[in-house]
Amino acid sequence: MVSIDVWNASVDFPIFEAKSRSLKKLVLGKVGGKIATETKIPIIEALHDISISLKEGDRVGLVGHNGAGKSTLLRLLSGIYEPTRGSSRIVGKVAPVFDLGVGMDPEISGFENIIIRGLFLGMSRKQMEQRVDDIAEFTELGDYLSMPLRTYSTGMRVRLALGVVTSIDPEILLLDEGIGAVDAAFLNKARDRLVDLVKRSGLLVFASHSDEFLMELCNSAIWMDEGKVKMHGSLREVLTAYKGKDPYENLSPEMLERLGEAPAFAGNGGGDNG
Ligand SMILES: Nc1ncnc2c1ncn2[C@@H]1O[C@H](COP(=O)(O)OP(=O)(O)OP(=O)(O)O)[C@@H](O)[C@H]1O
Repeated sequence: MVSIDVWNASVDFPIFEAKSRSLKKLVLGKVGGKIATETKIPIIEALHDISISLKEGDRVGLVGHNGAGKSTLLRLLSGIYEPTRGSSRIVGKVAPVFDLGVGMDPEISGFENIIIRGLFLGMSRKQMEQRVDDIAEFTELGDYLSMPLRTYSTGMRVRLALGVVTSIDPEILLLDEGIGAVDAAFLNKARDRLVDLVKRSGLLVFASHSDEFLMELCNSAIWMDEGKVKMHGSLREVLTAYKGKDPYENLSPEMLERLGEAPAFAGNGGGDNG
Protein backbone atom coordinates (compact mmCIF):
# COMPACT_ATOMS: atom_id res chain seq x y z
CA MET A 1 0.00 0.00 0.00
CA VAL A 2 1.34 3.38 -0.94
CA SER A 3 1.06 6.39 1.36
CA ILE A 4 2.49 9.81 2.05
CA ASP A 5 2.56 11.39 5.49
CA VAL A 6 3.85 14.81 6.36
CA TRP A 7 4.01 16.04 9.95
CA ASN A 8 4.34 19.75 10.81
CA ALA A 9 6.66 20.25 7.88
CA SER A 10 8.09 23.60 6.81
CA VAL A 11 10.33 24.34 3.83
CA ASP A 12 12.52 27.47 3.87
CA PHE A 13 14.61 28.91 1.07
CA PRO A 14 17.42 31.11 2.31
CA ILE A 15 18.28 33.70 -0.35
CA PHE A 16 22.01 34.18 0.00
CA GLU A 17 22.52 36.65 -2.81
CA ALA A 18 19.66 39.02 -1.92
CA LYS A 19 19.95 42.30 -0.05
CA SER A 20 17.36 42.25 2.71
CA ARG A 21 16.66 45.97 2.48
CA SER A 22 15.29 45.79 -1.06
CA LEU A 23 13.46 42.58 -0.22
CA LYS A 24 11.58 44.29 2.59
CA LYS A 25 9.40 45.99 0.01
CA LEU A 26 8.36 42.58 -1.25
CA VAL A 27 6.90 41.62 2.11
CA LEU A 28 3.92 43.73 1.14
CA GLY A 29 3.37 41.74 -2.05
CA LYS A 30 0.19 39.69 -2.35
CA VAL A 31 1.69 36.78 -4.22
CA GLY A 32 4.14 34.19 -2.94
CA GLY A 33 5.42 32.79 0.33
CA LYS A 34 6.30 34.93 3.35
CA ILE A 35 9.71 36.57 3.25
CA ALA A 36 11.30 36.89 6.68
CA THR A 37 13.83 39.72 6.79
CA GLU A 38 14.68 39.85 10.51
CA THR A 39 17.53 37.47 9.92
CA LYS A 40 20.73 38.51 8.14
CA ILE A 41 19.92 36.30 5.19
CA PRO A 42 16.35 36.74 3.90
CA ILE A 43 14.37 33.52 4.07
CA ILE A 44 11.35 32.64 1.96
CA GLU A 45 9.08 30.38 3.95
CA ALA A 46 7.56 28.47 1.04
CA LEU A 47 5.74 25.95 3.26
CA HIS A 48 4.69 26.46 6.86
CA ASP A 49 3.65 23.75 9.31
CA ILE A 50 2.07 21.35 6.83
CA SER A 51 0.46 18.13 8.07
CA ILE A 52 -1.07 15.85 5.44
CA SER A 53 -1.84 12.16 5.32
CA LEU A 54 -2.51 10.58 1.90
CA LYS A 55 -3.25 6.95 1.16
CA GLU A 56 -3.73 4.53 -1.72
CA GLY A 57 -6.62 5.57 -3.97
CA ASP A 58 -6.48 9.28 -3.11
CA ARG A 59 -6.78 11.65 -6.08
CA VAL A 60 -5.89 15.04 -4.68
CA GLY A 61 -6.00 18.35 -6.53
CA LEU A 62 -3.76 21.17 -5.34
CA VAL A 63 -5.16 24.66 -5.81
CA GLY A 64 -3.96 28.11 -4.78
CA HIS A 65 -2.72 31.40 -6.18
CA ASN A 66 0.68 31.88 -7.80
CA GLY A 67 3.39 31.34 -5.25
CA ALA A 68 1.05 29.71 -2.73
CA GLY A 69 3.38 26.72 -2.40
CA LYS A 70 1.85 24.06 -4.69
CA SER A 71 5.03 23.18 -6.58
CA THR A 72 7.09 23.23 -3.39
CA LEU A 73 4.55 20.91 -1.72
CA LEU A 74 4.74 18.52 -4.69
CA ARG A 75 8.52 18.45 -4.32
CA LEU A 76 8.19 17.79 -0.59
CA LEU A 77 5.69 14.97 -1.25
CA SER A 78 8.04 13.44 -3.82
CA GLY A 79 11.02 13.47 -1.45
CA ILE A 80 12.96 15.88 -3.69
CA TYR A 81 12.85 18.45 -0.86
CA GLU A 82 13.46 17.48 2.75
CA PRO A 83 11.44 19.46 5.27
CA THR A 84 13.50 22.19 6.97
CA ARG A 85 11.45 21.48 10.11
CA GLY A 86 9.04 18.61 10.78
CA SER A 87 9.15 15.26 9.01
CA SER A 88 7.74 13.23 6.16
CA ARG A 89 7.37 9.59 5.15
CA ILE A 90 6.78 8.36 1.61
CA VAL A 91 5.88 4.71 1.03
CA GLY A 92 5.93 3.76 -2.66
CA LYS A 93 7.76 4.61 -5.84
CA VAL A 94 7.21 8.21 -6.94
CA ALA A 95 6.84 9.33 -10.56
CA PRO A 96 7.34 13.09 -10.44
CA VAL A 97 6.00 14.79 -13.57
CA PHE A 98 6.81 18.44 -12.96
CA ASP A 99 8.30 19.52 -16.23
CA LEU A 100 7.54 17.55 -19.34
CA GLY A 101 10.98 18.29 -20.78
CA VAL A 102 13.04 17.00 -17.86
CA GLY A 103 15.01 13.87 -18.59
CA MET A 104 15.03 14.51 -22.35
CA ASP A 105 18.33 14.67 -24.24
CA PRO A 106 18.36 16.95 -27.33
CA GLU A 107 21.16 15.02 -29.01
CA ILE A 108 19.53 11.59 -29.11
CA SER A 109 16.53 10.44 -31.14
CA GLY A 110 12.89 10.50 -30.15
CA PHE A 111 12.92 6.71 -29.82
CA GLU A 112 15.92 6.80 -27.48
CA ASN A 113 14.35 9.61 -25.49
CA ILE A 114 11.23 7.51 -24.97
CA ILE A 115 13.32 4.86 -23.23
CA ILE A 116 15.43 7.32 -21.20
CA ARG A 117 12.44 9.33 -20.00
CA GLY A 118 10.66 6.09 -19.03
CA LEU A 119 13.67 4.97 -16.97
CA PHE A 120 13.69 8.38 -15.28
CA LEU A 121 10.04 7.82 -14.28
CA GLY A 122 10.80 4.47 -12.67
CA MET A 123 10.07 2.03 -15.52
CA SER A 124 12.46 -0.70 -16.67
CA ARG A 125 14.08 -0.73 -20.11
CA LYS A 126 12.14 -3.86 -21.01
CA GLN A 127 8.82 -2.30 -20.04
CA MET A 128 9.60 0.76 -22.15
CA GLU A 129 10.67 -1.33 -25.14
CA GLN A 130 7.28 -3.05 -25.00
CA ARG A 131 5.51 0.32 -25.05
CA VAL A 132 7.54 2.14 -27.70
CA ASP A 133 5.22 1.28 -30.61
CA ASP A 134 2.14 2.42 -28.76
CA ILE A 135 3.82 5.67 -27.74
CA ALA A 136 5.10 6.27 -31.28
CA GLU A 137 1.62 5.84 -32.70
CA PHE A 138 0.12 8.20 -30.15
CA THR A 139 2.64 10.98 -30.89
CA GLU A 140 2.01 10.85 -34.68
CA LEU A 141 5.64 11.91 -35.10
CA GLY A 142 6.42 9.26 -37.72
CA ASP A 143 9.96 9.41 -39.11
CA TYR A 144 10.82 12.27 -36.81
CA LEU A 145 11.18 9.71 -34.03
CA SER A 146 14.47 8.63 -35.59
CA MET A 147 15.78 12.21 -35.64
CA PRO A 148 17.53 13.99 -32.74
CA LEU A 149 15.16 15.76 -30.36
CA ARG A 150 16.82 19.14 -31.09
CA THR A 151 15.13 19.09 -34.52
CA TYR A 152 11.65 19.05 -32.91
CA SER A 153 9.33 22.01 -32.42
CA THR A 154 8.11 22.71 -28.87
CA GLY A 155 4.76 21.10 -29.62
CA MET A 156 6.45 17.99 -31.01
CA ARG A 157 8.49 17.66 -27.82
CA VAL A 158 5.34 17.94 -25.74
CA ARG A 159 3.70 15.19 -27.81
CA LEU A 160 6.66 12.92 -27.18
CA ALA A 161 6.80 13.71 -23.48
CA LEU A 162 3.04 13.24 -23.03
CA GLY A 163 3.22 9.94 -24.89
CA VAL A 164 5.84 8.65 -22.47
CA VAL A 165 4.31 10.07 -19.30
CA THR A 166 0.89 8.59 -20.07
CA SER A 167 2.41 5.15 -20.73
CA ILE A 168 3.91 4.54 -17.29
CA ASP A 169 2.46 2.58 -14.33
CA PRO A 170 3.11 4.84 -11.35
CA GLU A 171 2.65 3.90 -7.71
CA ILE A 172 2.58 7.56 -6.70
CA LEU A 173 1.93 10.07 -9.47
CA LEU A 174 2.75 13.70 -8.75
CA LEU A 175 1.71 16.01 -11.60
CA ASP A 176 2.42 19.70 -11.98
CA GLU A 177 0.11 21.67 -14.19
CA GLY A 178 2.51 22.04 -17.13
CA ILE A 179 0.49 19.46 -18.99
CA GLY A 180 -2.38 21.95 -19.18
CA ALA A 181 -0.33 24.16 -21.49
CA VAL A 182 -0.51 21.84 -24.47
CA ASP A 183 -2.14 22.48 -27.82
CA ALA A 184 -5.90 21.99 -27.28
CA ALA A 185 -6.53 19.49 -30.07
CA PHE A 186 -3.71 17.22 -28.97
CA LEU A 187 -4.67 17.59 -25.35
CA ASN A 188 -8.10 16.23 -26.19
CA LYS A 189 -6.38 13.20 -27.65
CA ALA A 190 -4.18 12.88 -24.56
CA ARG A 191 -7.14 13.28 -22.20
CA ASP A 192 -8.26 9.65 -22.30
CA ARG A 193 -4.69 8.49 -21.80
CA LEU A 194 -4.33 10.82 -18.82
CA VAL A 195 -7.54 9.51 -17.28
CA ASP A 196 -6.30 5.93 -17.74
CA LEU A 197 -2.93 6.85 -16.30
CA VAL A 198 -4.59 8.22 -13.17
CA LYS A 199 -6.76 5.09 -12.87
CA ARG A 200 -3.60 2.94 -12.98
CA SER A 201 -1.75 5.00 -10.39
CA GLY A 202 -1.96 4.19 -6.70
CA LEU A 203 -2.06 7.78 -5.49
CA LEU A 204 -2.32 11.07 -7.40
CA VAL A 205 -1.52 14.63 -6.40
CA PHE A 206 -2.15 17.12 -9.19
CA ALA A 207 -1.41 20.86 -9.01
CA SER A 208 -3.53 22.74 -11.50
CA HIS A 209 -5.27 26.00 -12.26
CA SER A 210 -7.77 24.21 -14.53
CA ASP A 211 -11.13 23.34 -12.93
CA GLU A 212 -11.94 21.02 -15.80
CA PHE A 213 -8.80 18.97 -15.36
CA LEU A 214 -9.21 18.84 -11.60
CA MET A 215 -12.81 17.71 -11.94
CA GLU A 216 -11.81 15.04 -14.37
CA LEU A 217 -8.89 13.60 -12.40
CA CYS A 218 -9.44 14.34 -8.70
CA ASN A 219 -11.99 13.73 -5.95
CA SER A 220 -10.45 15.67 -3.09
CA ALA A 221 -8.40 18.83 -2.92
CA ILE A 222 -6.00 20.87 -0.86
CA TRP A 223 -6.13 24.67 -1.03
CA MET A 224 -2.71 26.19 -0.42
CA ASP A 225 -2.42 29.80 0.69
CA GLU A 226 0.81 31.56 1.69
CA GLY A 227 2.56 28.26 2.24
CA LYS A 228 -0.16 26.84 4.48
CA VAL A 229 -2.99 24.36 4.01
CA LYS A 230 -6.04 26.62 4.04
CA MET A 231 -8.52 23.82 3.38
CA HIS A 232 -8.44 20.05 2.75
CA GLY A 233 -11.69 18.36 1.73
CA SER A 234 -13.76 17.12 -1.18
CA LEU A 235 -12.89 18.67 -4.52
CA ARG A 236 -16.26 20.31 -4.79
CA GLU A 237 -16.10 21.89 -1.32
CA VAL A 238 -12.60 23.17 -1.82
CA LEU A 239 -13.15 24.53 -5.35
CA THR A 240 -16.36 26.23 -4.23
CA ALA A 241 -14.59 27.93 -1.32
CA TYR A 242 -11.53 28.84 -3.39
CA LYS A 243 -13.45 30.19 -6.39
CA GLY A 244 -16.37 31.65 -4.47
CA LYS A 245 -18.85 29.64 -6.55
CA ASP A 246 -19.68 26.02 -7.23
CA PRO A 247 -17.84 24.99 -10.41
CA TYR A 248 -20.12 21.97 -10.81
CA GLU A 249 -23.06 24.24 -11.57
CA ASN A 250 -23.71 25.10 -15.20
CA LEU A 251 -21.40 22.46 -16.64
CA SER A 252 -21.71 21.97 -20.39
CA PRO A 253 -23.42 18.73 -21.50
CA GLU A 254 -20.12 17.63 -23.04
CA MET A 255 -18.27 18.15 -19.75
CA LEU A 256 -21.02 16.37 -17.81
CA GLU A 257 -20.70 13.39 -20.11
CA ARG A 258 -16.94 13.34 -19.72
CA LEU A 259 -17.28 13.57 -15.97
CA GLY A 260 -19.57 10.54 -15.89
CA GLU A 261 -16.61 8.36 -14.98
CA ALA A 262 -14.55 10.92 -13.10
CA PRO A 263 -13.41 9.99 -9.56
CA ALA A 264 -15.46 12.75 -7.94
CA PHE A 265 -18.62 11.35 -9.49
CA ALA A 266 -17.80 7.70 -9.08
CA GLY A 267 -17.41 7.83 -5.33
CA ASN A 268 -16.58 9.92 -2.31
CA GLY A 269 -16.60 13.63 -2.17
CA GLY A 270 -17.83 14.62 -5.59
CA GLY A 271 -21.21 16.04 -4.77
CA ASP A 272 -24.53 15.06 -6.21
CA ASN A 273 -24.42 16.15 -9.80
CA GLY A 274 -23.55 12.80 -11.32
N1 LIG B 1 14.07 27.43 -5.32
C1 LIG B 1 13.47 28.46 -4.72
N2 LIG B 1 14.20 29.43 -4.17
C2 LIG B 1 13.62 30.46 -3.53
N3 LIG B 1 12.29 30.62 -3.40
C3 LIG B 1 11.50 29.68 -3.92
C4 LIG B 1 12.04 28.56 -4.62
N4 LIG B 1 11.00 27.79 -5.05
C5 LIG B 1 9.88 28.42 -4.64
N5 LIG B 1 10.18 29.54 -3.96
C6 LIG B 1 9.22 30.48 -3.33
O1 LIG B 1 8.32 29.69 -2.58
C7 LIG B 1 6.99 30.20 -2.70
C8 LIG B 1 6.09 29.10 -3.23
O2 LIG B 1 6.42 28.82 -4.59
P1 LIG B 1 5.77 27.64 -5.43
O3 LIG B 1 6.51 27.54 -6.71
O4 LIG B 1 5.69 26.45 -4.58
O5 LIG B 1 4.30 28.22 -5.68
P2 LIG B 1 3.12 27.67 -6.61
O6 LIG B 1 1.91 27.64 -5.75
O7 LIG B 1 3.54 26.42 -7.27
O8 LIG B 1 2.97 28.85 -7.68
P3 LIG B 1 2.49 28.85 -9.22
O9 LIG B 1 1.00 28.63 -9.23
O10 LIG B 1 2.83 30.25 -9.63
O11 LIG B 1 3.28 27.82 -9.95
C9 LIG B 1 7.08 31.44 -3.58
O12 LIG B 1 7.15 32.57 -2.74
C10 LIG B 1 8.37 31.25 -4.33
O13 LIG B 1 8.94 32.51 -4.60
